[in-house]
Amino acid sequence: MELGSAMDLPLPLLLSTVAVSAVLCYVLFFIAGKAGAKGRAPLPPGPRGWPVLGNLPQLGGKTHQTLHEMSKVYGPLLRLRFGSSNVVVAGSAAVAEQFLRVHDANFSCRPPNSGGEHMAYNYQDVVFAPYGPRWRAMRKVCAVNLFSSRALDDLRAVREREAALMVRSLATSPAAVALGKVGNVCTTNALSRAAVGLRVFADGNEGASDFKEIVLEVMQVGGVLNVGDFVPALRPFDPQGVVRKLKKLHRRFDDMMNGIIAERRAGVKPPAADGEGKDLLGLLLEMVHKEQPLTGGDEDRITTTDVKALILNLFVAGTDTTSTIVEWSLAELIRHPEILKQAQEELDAVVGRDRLVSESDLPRLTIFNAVIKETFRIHPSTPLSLPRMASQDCEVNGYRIPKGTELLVNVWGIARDPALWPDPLEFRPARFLPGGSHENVDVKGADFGLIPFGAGRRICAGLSWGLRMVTLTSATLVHAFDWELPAGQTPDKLNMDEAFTLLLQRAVPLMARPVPRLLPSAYEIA
Ligand code: HEM
Repeated sequence: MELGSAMDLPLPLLLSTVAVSAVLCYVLFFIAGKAGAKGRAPLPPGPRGWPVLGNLPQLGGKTHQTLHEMSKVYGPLLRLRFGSSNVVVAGSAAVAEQFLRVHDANFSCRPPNSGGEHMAYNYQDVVFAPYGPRWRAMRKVCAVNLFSSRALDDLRAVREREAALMVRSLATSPAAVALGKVGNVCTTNALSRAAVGLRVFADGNEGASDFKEIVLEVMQVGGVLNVGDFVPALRPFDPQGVVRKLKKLHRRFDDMMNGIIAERRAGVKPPAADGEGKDLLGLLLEMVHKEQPLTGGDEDRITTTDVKALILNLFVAGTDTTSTIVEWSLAELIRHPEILKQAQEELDAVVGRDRLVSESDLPRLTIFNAVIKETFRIHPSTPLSLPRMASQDCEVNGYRIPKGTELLVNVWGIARDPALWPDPLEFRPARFLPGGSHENVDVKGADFGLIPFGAGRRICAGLSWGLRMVTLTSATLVHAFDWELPAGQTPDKLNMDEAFTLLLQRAVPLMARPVPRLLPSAYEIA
């Protein structure tokens, strides 16, 4: 989770303090490289890096774009060096498939980093856990209680209610609203309601707002590429203060969770308990209480720390990833009024104008589902997915990939490959419609040209929730309202620049005024 944006480094200072190790490392790398090359497959090609820091200073603020440009020069399997770490970048669907299907088992661990160590309970969560029985068991706990079809259906009322509350709050808005924020309130509240029985953004819920602040800060710190993770000599100095911030954040999160758990154990009901079934935290604490084994062995029971690590994952991995797509989809539709009109006509035909969209409508929204796929293609929330690591030496496409090499998959670049996507920069949902060029292509990890949720064993654990939430929230906004841009802005000139931290967000938040378009009774929510 440490992949990110601009390196905020006092380079001259760093370079002078490590000058001696620089020379040493360079010589050692050179000798090792020469010795290793004899009789073995070559390493993949890539640009020459700096001594010690390797290619880190070349990444720039929008790493996904830089890597895409580098892939055009060096090919779809690109090698870089981040400090002392070997890194390979998959820049085409075919190469991504090699790593995430053919060699997936070998690339099913994540590289160690300070986020996993200091924030995620020393890799005890799902995102960072080493590939193995514990990771599998933790994923199963999430799947059974939150992401299976049955669990998803059980929690359908929670998501629909948040979408309805969003509509109600917008229906009387006289001014333009920040659509990213609106989508974020809806998606975060739905997830937090399901996970811990709290609506993070509810009025008078001071305790819960801590959650949101922590998630935001984790995203910010996670978006800083921590040089200490790649240059061991600098680790003790924590030159960017990343470890210090992570430790502080971790303490805040842990204290907050301890408080919530203590209340639960004392029999206090969660604030949002409303007869819609137990939240995930309640179910997990029951498992801890019953001393339920995690991996089958008696000695390995699910602990309170596992529970906290899991909840942390859901918030960090599942909130902003979802709402950024909602914001991008609305921006694309506002920019393309003719597609917006088709989508609204379809919504009117399927849903009518006297009620809001429900999840049972979603499978019948052919055009709208195509809009969402096209948004995931052009604006994937995690443009470089999450990093993986080679557990063993292997060979891919005739190149040697040494054990410990970090893998980045340029999901953003792959979905812009003109060989795969005609007019790749055009927002054209029709390519996914029946009879279109990509009619049968999906986002669920089988089509390597479009993998916004990743693929293989470590594919996004919350895919089913994320996809439903994105589609429901965006469809509800498009069905319930027309959207007017603030004075002076026109759809064709809408700023679509990207900002990259850990996620691919809009550089300029989307502002638009909601104009109700349904019968008045549709906005009256019980
Ligand atoms: C639009 C929404 C989302 C997108 C685009 C997204 C994307 C991703 C990606 C690219 C990965 C890495 C996959 C890989 O390594 O191949 C990932 C992992 C993960 N995601 Fe998501 N995600 C989304 C929503 C969610 C939600 C809603 C949750 C949970 C509530 C979630 C939980 C996770 C977890 C736990 C992992 C780690 C899986 C593992 O390492 O085994 N995500 N996600």
